[in-house]
Amino acid sequence: MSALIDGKALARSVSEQTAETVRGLTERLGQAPGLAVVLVGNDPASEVYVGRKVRECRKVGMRSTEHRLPAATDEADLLALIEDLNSDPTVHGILVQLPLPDHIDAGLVLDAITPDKDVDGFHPVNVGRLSTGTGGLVPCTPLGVMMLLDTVISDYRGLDAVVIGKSNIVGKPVAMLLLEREATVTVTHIETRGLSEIVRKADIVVAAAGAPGLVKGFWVKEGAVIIDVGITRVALPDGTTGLMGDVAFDEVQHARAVTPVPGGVGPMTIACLLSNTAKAAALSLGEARHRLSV
Ligand SMILES: Nc1nc2c(c(=O)[nH]1)N[C@@H](CN(C=O)c1ccc(C(=O)N[C@@H](CCC(=O)O)C(=O)O)cc1)CN2
Repeated sequence: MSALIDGKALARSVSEQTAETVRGLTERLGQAPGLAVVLVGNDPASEVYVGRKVRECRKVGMRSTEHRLPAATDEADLLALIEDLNSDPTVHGILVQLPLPDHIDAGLVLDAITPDKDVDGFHPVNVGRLSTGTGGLVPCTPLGVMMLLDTVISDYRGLDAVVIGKSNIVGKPVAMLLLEREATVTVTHIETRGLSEIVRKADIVVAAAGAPGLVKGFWVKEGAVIIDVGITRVALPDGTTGLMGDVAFDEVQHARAVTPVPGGVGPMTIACLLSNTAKAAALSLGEARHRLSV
């Protein structure tokens, strides 16, 4: 019987630590750390996530400002808002909720955020820092994945890890973080030939393909640790809908430990956003960047 890695409980404990850090930062800054959250359009899931981010910010004693823009917003207007937020000393972190509407070039917008305020860790400067192991702000979901893994693994050296999914937001940064811990990492994706055999050799499986139920029980080695990043809403046989991960959860009881969906990686994404905002506030005080590494 595999152990359940409880993302909700870990997220609560990370947020408690952040609240403590925020108390110290508030004294040193003369104001509470501030996060600006930008939402363009009215994607229902994004609205829920943004609402939760703002609420959680307040719970740990941080300020947050919401910038809700209509779906038809011009790219130039969005870029102008980012410029204003970049130069606002009361804003320590900037987050643009993804996905953006199709007419806006997301890359251009993310590149416009000052790297030290980029609490999502998506700016190329932060991507470069992550891949060179030189500190900086690390994307929230990958950071959460590593914290979940750290609850069951203390030494990654000699372990084989497979990452399924090659996105800039999850797959690639998770691979970098695992490499940093000296795991041997194979990055795969939905088109990888012989995917099941590759997964079967792994001690650590991070499934981030967005393909519900992709990873079957027979793909998983006895004693492997599985982190399921996929969160897809699917139709259920009774006519309702539910959330499903990339892993066929009921088939992996022979794993050593596994994260549930929901209640695994999702809550960690928001907890790590709060922790990144506190780190960005520390950067604004001149704290050394290398001290931010995971
Ligand atoms: N700018 C960003 N945009 C997006 C990110 C991101 O990290 N930065 N990630 C995702 C969405 N996301 C946060 O923004 C997110 C997704 C899921 C969860 C979560 O807690 N999920 C719950 C289930 C939620 C439900 O009941 O519907 C869980 O897994 O338990 C939090 C945040 C895309 N956009």
